[in-house]
Amino acid sequence: MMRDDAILTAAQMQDAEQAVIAGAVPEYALMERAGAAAAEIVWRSGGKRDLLVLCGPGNNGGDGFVMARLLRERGVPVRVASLGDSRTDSSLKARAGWGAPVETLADAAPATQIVDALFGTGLTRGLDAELAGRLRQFTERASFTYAVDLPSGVQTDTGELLSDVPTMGVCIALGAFKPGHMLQPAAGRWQRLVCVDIGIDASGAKMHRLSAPQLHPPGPFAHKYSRGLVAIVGGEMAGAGLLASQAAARAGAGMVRHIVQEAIHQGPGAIIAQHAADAADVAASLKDSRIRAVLVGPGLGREGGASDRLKAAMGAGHPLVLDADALSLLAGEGVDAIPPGAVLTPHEGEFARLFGDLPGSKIDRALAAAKRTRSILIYKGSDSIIAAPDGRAVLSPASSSWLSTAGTGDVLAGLVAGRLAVTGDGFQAACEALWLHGEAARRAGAAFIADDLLAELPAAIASRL
Ligand SMILES: NC(=O)C1=CN([C@@H]2O[C@H](COP(=O)(O)OP(=O)(O)OC[C@H]3O[C@@H](n4cnc5c(N)ncnc54)[C@H](OP(=O)(O)O)[C@@H]3O)[C@@H](O)[C@H]2O)[C@@H](O)CC1
Ligand SMILES: Nc1ncnc2c1ncn2[C@@H]1O[C@H](COP(=O)(O)OP(=O)(O)O)[C@@H](O)[C@H]1O
Ligand SMILES: [K+]
Repeated sequence: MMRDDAILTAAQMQDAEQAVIAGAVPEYALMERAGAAAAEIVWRSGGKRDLLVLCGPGNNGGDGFVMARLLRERGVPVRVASLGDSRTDSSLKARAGWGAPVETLADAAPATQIVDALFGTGLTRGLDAELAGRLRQFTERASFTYAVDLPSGVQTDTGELLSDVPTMGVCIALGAFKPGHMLQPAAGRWQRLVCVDIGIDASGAKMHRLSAPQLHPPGPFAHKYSRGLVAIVGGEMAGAGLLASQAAARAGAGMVRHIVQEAIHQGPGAIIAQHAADAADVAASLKDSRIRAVLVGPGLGREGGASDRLKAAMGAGHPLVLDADALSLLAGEGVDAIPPGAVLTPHEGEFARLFGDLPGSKIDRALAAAKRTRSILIYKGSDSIIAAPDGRAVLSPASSSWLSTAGTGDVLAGLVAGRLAVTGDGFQAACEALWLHGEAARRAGAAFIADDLLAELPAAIASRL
């Protein structure tokens, strides 16, 4: 039933819940499942350490009451503090099942373990300052902290923090991940994120968490052209193009041609440097039907003949990846100039220059931009999103913050081009590339530079064969 990488909005979650209820599972049975699954995680982490469950007025609080009852049955010394009356039928039932005294949040003493079951997907506004302060006090004094579904204060669909949200130990997503589990600034307000099965059917979800890809080695009859020829159209700054070229080659492409403006050969011998002094030369270089992907942007520059080189690249009719300076140049021309079917890899600034101030969450913005341009987008950042014009979205959980260094975007663009040449599918290529990028960063550890990612790529790929 459960796809363990599905992401549902609050409204989609409610629909999924209604579908289960229509299938003759009462709402309260779902709450029992949620409470039991969350209690299991607390039990495994904290055992019999004393526990205080903070319960809100809705069904998130109801989950908390179920947890409290079940953990008490296992011998955990449990207390419950609530915000006041329970307001839903199911949470009233869960409270009755607890059947023991309930303290007020103001009076409750701290505990070694704290469960935040104040608000989940029903949060409509930030917690008032007193309540948020009390929650922070409890969590700071506890050694084990758990958020049920979402930390209270996190907006489910956007990842905004509507009030102060302390960092929790474990965030226990119920039934499916929510956008707020992946988007900044919420993502990272916990040390560990888990999703528990409560019998919700999320198989129709259009949003998923980025997962490790299944990759394949070249077949026995593979040769350099069958594995994919990538052309990288560079310009003023050869370094960025070289990073991208090496990433494309190490992503599994059979051959990479770096089309350079200056006739100086730089970089490893495996990368074929091809001199193209002007746009006509670029166009001539790209007249090769064996080319499976063209990347333009890294190191292109924006002055001189950059715009013409970009046009030559876009006009060649090959599958395209557009990054960096290509995106900035296109922002000047208007997004209609972008050939449909390209893969675009904008960071926040490039996105804003291209698409302006779009409304909604980062997911909404990514999907609107993908639809508008009929392209695949990797909208980068610490919460990168891949969006397709048909409404599919893949969200990357927070990756290494050491990626915030010059040149890592060039490596990503090269990876996309490489995987595009191998797979022929822009969306798949984007997913594989983004995962490999994050995995290479994880392997590179701390304080790496973009070049270091290249050395980690073979091992990252080997781990998925
Ligand atoms: N869907 C599923 O499949 C399942 C869902 N389950 C669980 O249900 C949760 C959703 O429950 P829910 O809809 O009852 O909302 P919930 O998060 O408890 O809060 C709503 C209450 O809080 C109030 N309120 C809101 N903000 C406030 C604030 N800042 N300060 C003060 N009050 C505030 C709001 O009142 P109002 O806005 O009307 O004032 C309302 O009374 C979900 O996260 C999961 O844990 C599982 O049990 C099983 C399966
Ligand atoms: N704080 C961060 N945490 C995780 N990933 C990050 C962070 N900052 C940047 N990144 C990633 O690093 C890359 C930076 O790309 P970009 O901004 O284009 O840099 P450059 O143009 O210098 O190569 C992107 O893939 C982005 O998602
Ligand atoms: K919560």
